[in-house]
Amino acid sequence: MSETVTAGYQLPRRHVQSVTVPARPEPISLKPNETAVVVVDMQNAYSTEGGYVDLAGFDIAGAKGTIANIKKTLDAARAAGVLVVYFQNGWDKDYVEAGGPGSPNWHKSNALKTMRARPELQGQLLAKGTWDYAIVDELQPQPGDILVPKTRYSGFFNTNMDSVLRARGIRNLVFVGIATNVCVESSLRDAFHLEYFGVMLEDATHHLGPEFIQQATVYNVEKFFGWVSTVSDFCGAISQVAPDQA
Ligand SMILES: NC(=O)N/C=C\C(=O)O
Repeated sequence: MSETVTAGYQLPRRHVQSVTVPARPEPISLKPNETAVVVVDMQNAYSTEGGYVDLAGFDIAGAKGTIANIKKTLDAARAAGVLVVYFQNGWDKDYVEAGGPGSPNWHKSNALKTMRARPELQGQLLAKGTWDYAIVDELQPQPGDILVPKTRYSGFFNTNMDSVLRARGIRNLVFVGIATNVCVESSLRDAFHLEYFGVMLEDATHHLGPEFIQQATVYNVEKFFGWVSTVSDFCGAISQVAPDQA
């Protein structure tokens, strides 16, 4: 029989009840006021036809379902008073932040490679101010949410993410978004190394590449870096928060 893990330490704040989220490898107990949902890169680039990953040849057929599941997650989280943080991936319009040939990013970024192969797309992919960079219409940030721009796969690298979370006493991060195997996994791994408790909602994430790569990340998270749960289990648990605690 598995035991429940109680995440976080007691901050000197008003008492807030914990909720227990069914998860693998064991249920995890979270205090809503010490928890944030992290929405990873839900931009047109990663989930809309005509966006960067579609143009680069990845299958994004599953992204519509992912958007719907993230919406459910965010509605439940906001109703329970859980902080919502968005990552937004990309660079300035001249791609200075992307790095030049001296940066591995210049060589590995499929957005940059796609634009080099198709110069007519130059300036359109993942550049700030473009449609591609924008958060999808269905998941527009709401008042009180926090938006953290980032220029590399991990949302903790060269961003204010850690400070934003520590200032609010956040200890637990519930990850949703695209792509499971790239920016979600990179950020969740960094969260682990920074002593956050990371939970990934597997049906609110979508991978780039073959199906086995989704399962590889699920395995990694469950076995090494955190906990894996589902949208209905998370929403069911978080909706137990008493109205006066939200
Ligand atoms: N958001 C992501 O997981 N991004 C993956 C690849 C890229 O940004 O090129």
